[in-house]
Amino acid sequence: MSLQLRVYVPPHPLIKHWLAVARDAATPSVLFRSAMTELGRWLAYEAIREWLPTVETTVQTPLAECPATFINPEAPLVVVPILRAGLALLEGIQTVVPLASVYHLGMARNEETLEPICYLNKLPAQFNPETRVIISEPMLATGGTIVATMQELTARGIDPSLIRIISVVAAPPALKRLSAEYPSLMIYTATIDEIVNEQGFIVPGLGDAGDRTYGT
Ligand SMILES: O=P(O)(O)OC[C@H]1O[C@H](OP(=O)(O)OP(=O)(O)O)[C@H](O)[C@@H]1O
Ligand SMILES: O=c1cc[nH]c(=O)[nH]1
Ligand SMILES: [Mg+2]
Repeated sequence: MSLQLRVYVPPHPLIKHWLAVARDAATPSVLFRSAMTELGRWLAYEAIREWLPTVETTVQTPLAECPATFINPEAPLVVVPILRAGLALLEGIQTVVPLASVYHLGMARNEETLEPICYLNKLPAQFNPETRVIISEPMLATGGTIVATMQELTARGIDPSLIRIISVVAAPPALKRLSAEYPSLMIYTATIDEIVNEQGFIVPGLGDAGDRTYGT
């Protein structure tokens, strides 16, 4: 059976609401950050459904013993935020997976060539191959940044089928590249927008997510 990239756009009113706030050019940075935090929270909530390993046990209630399911604290789980914009989703993601380790990756696109340059890499030399990874990357535009990130992770022993990407706006060029190179991936995004313009911006998109987060 051949693998097919799976892209989920959860039909949730909170995700639609916070996407609308983030898209609005009149939204100031302070509210934009809140919108991104909320999007991180609700998209992470959707992304871990039937994915986080659990353990079955029992607990004693005040009245009786009963079956109980806990998140397995032994199962390795990490979040990789792509700086800068990925940091904006991180706080919300961490409310859902508070025990996950966080490994930062700093990537910036060259404004002319749109090629990403990695200026910070806090990844360990090697991961446990069973590690589940949530990548926090709000904008999937040309796909250069996310493909470079996937190369860094797989070179360190991560299985692509154990990665879930949390995005806000995903565009066809990035989805096509991921589909060709990493078809076992799963992406959770607030929307898919059709156009990437000549400057590498998604249209209608939400502008430069890093600049809007930090007011630069
Ligand atoms: O799919 P791509 O074409 O690679 O574009 C996506 C990347 O572009 C932006 O980063 P940017 O270079 O603006 O850095 P920033 O997050 O620091 O603003 C965005 O935050 C993504 O990381
Ligand atoms: O529209 C876009 C494309 C890439 N990065 C952004 O921040 N915005
Ligand atoms: Mg930017």
